[in-house]
Amino acid sequence: MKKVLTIAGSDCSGGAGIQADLKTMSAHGVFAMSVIVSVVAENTARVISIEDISPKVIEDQMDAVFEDIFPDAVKVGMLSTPPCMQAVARKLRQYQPKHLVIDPVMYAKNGAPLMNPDAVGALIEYILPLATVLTPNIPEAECIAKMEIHSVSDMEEAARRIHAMGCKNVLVKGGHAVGNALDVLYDGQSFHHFENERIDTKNTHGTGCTLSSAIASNLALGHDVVKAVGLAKDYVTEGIRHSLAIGKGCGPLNHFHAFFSEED
Ligand SMILES: Nc1ncnc2c1ncn2[C@@H]1O[C@H](COP(=O)(O)OP(=O)(O)O)[C@@H](O)[C@H]1O
Ligand SMILES: Cc1ncc(COP(=O)(O)OP(=O)(O)O)c(N)n1
Repeated sequence: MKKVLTIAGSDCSGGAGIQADLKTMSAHGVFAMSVIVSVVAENTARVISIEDISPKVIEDQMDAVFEDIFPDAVKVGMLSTPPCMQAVARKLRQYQPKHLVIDPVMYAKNGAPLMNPDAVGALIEYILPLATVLTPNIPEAECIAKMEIHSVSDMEEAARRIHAMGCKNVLVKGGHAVGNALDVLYDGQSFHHFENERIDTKNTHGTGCTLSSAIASNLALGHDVVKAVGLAKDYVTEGIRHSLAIGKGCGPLNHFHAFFSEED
């Protein structure tokens, strides 16, 4: 059995963060493990508070996982401050997992900040160069690449600039654009476009977490990056198609639509 680790924040309402990651990984048939970096009191409509786990306990959790069940792939999500980033980066450099998918989470869908705005420099310095695949959405890509994105060629230019900062592959996600849901992958040599229909729903809580966890799972299962992203994109599209209109805000994706729907 393949093993996949998520290092991220906890979303107590179950739609994003660690909880979305564990559901996604389980749905892919891999053994899912988690290192919690922050506890976020959030739901489908708002973020109430954030409390970071201490760097020591973040590192202890990583030691506990890596010394016992070495993961085949790792996904990194929300890292709110430079001390969290440095702790995670230190241990990733020590253990050198084969595949590392990094989602540079900055804001929740409702606009609440999940990363300290002053931490962008630390993200670029410590975290970004470790990535096998970095998965910014459009606002995150704009912030990291320091440019505005208004078109697919802007997404490509941002991917090029971010790639030059040291990650092996950059996937600029187009969920925040209009028209079809188009994501752009750049591997340093060529661009790959992944385009699926845009599903008309507000229930997209956890799309980014789900996509990055699905990519990590697919890499652990032995797929190459292009195949891993393509399969993950289709997984997210189906999760959105069957998403759950629960909660007062943006409802979550449905990872188990083969087994249950919101009527059950
Ligand atoms: N309404 C939608 N219909 C289909 N795909 C979507 C929709 N919204 C987002 N996606 C896809 O979900 C994935 C996550 O994208 P995005 O929403 O940009 O990330 P984030 O959740 O980090 O903001 C991407 O593959 C994107 O194309
Ligand atoms: C704890 C936690 N981590 C990440 C997110 C952001 O999730 P994401 O899938 O990028 O998008 P939204 O669901 O916020 O649109 C989060 N909300 N909480």
